[in-house]
Amino acid sequence: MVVIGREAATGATTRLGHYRARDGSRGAAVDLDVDRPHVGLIVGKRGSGKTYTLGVLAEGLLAAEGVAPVVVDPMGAFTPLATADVSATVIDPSVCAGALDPRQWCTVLGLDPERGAGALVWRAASERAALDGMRSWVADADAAASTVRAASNHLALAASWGVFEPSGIETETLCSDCLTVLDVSGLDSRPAGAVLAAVATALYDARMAEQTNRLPWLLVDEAHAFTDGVARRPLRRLVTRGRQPGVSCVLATQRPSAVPATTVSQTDLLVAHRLTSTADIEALQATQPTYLDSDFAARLPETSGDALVVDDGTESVHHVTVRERRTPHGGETPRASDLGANRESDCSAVGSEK
Ligand SMILES: Nc1ncnc2c1ncn2[C@@H]1O[C@H](COP(=O)(O)OP(=O)(O)OP(=O)(O)O)[C@@H](O)[C@H]1O
Repeated sequence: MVVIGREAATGATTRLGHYRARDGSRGAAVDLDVDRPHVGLIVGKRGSGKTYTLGVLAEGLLAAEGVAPVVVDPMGAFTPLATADVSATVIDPSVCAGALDPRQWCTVLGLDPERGAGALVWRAASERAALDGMRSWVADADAAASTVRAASNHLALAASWGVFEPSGIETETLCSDCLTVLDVSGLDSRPAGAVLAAVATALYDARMAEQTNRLPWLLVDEAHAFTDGVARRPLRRLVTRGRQPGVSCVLATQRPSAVPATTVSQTDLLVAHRLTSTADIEALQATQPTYLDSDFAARLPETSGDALVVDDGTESVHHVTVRERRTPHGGETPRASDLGANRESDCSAVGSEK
């Protein structure tokens, strides 16, 4: 058995899969280190197995001691875990308005903090920790009526997203030994980004303030959706500085070229499924030139579930077939033929009425 992600011989691991020989046959077992903090990036084109692999990792973290796994799930792919026989909680996330700083409030509302409504929202976020409080503060503010109206409208929009609650999700919940799935599938990109920003900040702060002994792992599916919004800075902080306080971050994306170069270069575990876009392959090669030479594209796998795993810790590259999930995978793409089966039974029911 080989353990990817560390040189040391001891510590918790989880099964990732098996080596894949050139003829496709199965080789020795491949495990991943889950004892130390990591920055991981799972890439691949649509349907190549990214979400599935993220699920395999989540299952492994569920079984590991001393970790607090949290998944941000924009596609609802992890919601079947709510009814699976595992210790997972799927929640509709809420965050406290004060979890975003004044700059993040302007970013999430698309406002310029330097002037007009943006400056007013900035001050409201500095003065009040709850959204209702911010709205009253703006309503009473000594500013031009048009500026107050514009700021009020933006805050009303934020209230309509339904994610800001006075208490918000507790750090204790996020840092429990259970897998916490934040189902943001029903949210637009801005409120989903606000949830991710708040959670990434809470996990980092919890470790910095020694509020938890567990090492959090934040797994983010469809991460390209979050790289230029309000979650950009908290994610960058986790990726660049999270390892020191013990916070791991694993991003899955079909568009590695949309992920900031700093994120790719900070990655110590790269799991590359099938990729065909030249821009995406070049983006990876540009940031990890040591391992991803000109043969990189040729070495990428062809089949869903197969991956090229690059381990920066041991400076090695591995051809792996990711193991099968033990819990249900909710990322299946629907097919018209699935509906066909239902239609046949509908039609026969109609036929029998004649
Ligand atoms: N390791 C694996 N073992 C068995 N089947 C797999 C594996 N990986 C992927 N699959 C199959 O491939 C399908 C697509 O995988 P997945 O949903 O993870 O793709 P994806 O890359 O996340 O796609 P998208 O970008 O559309 O979200 C899965 O529904 C599953 O049937």
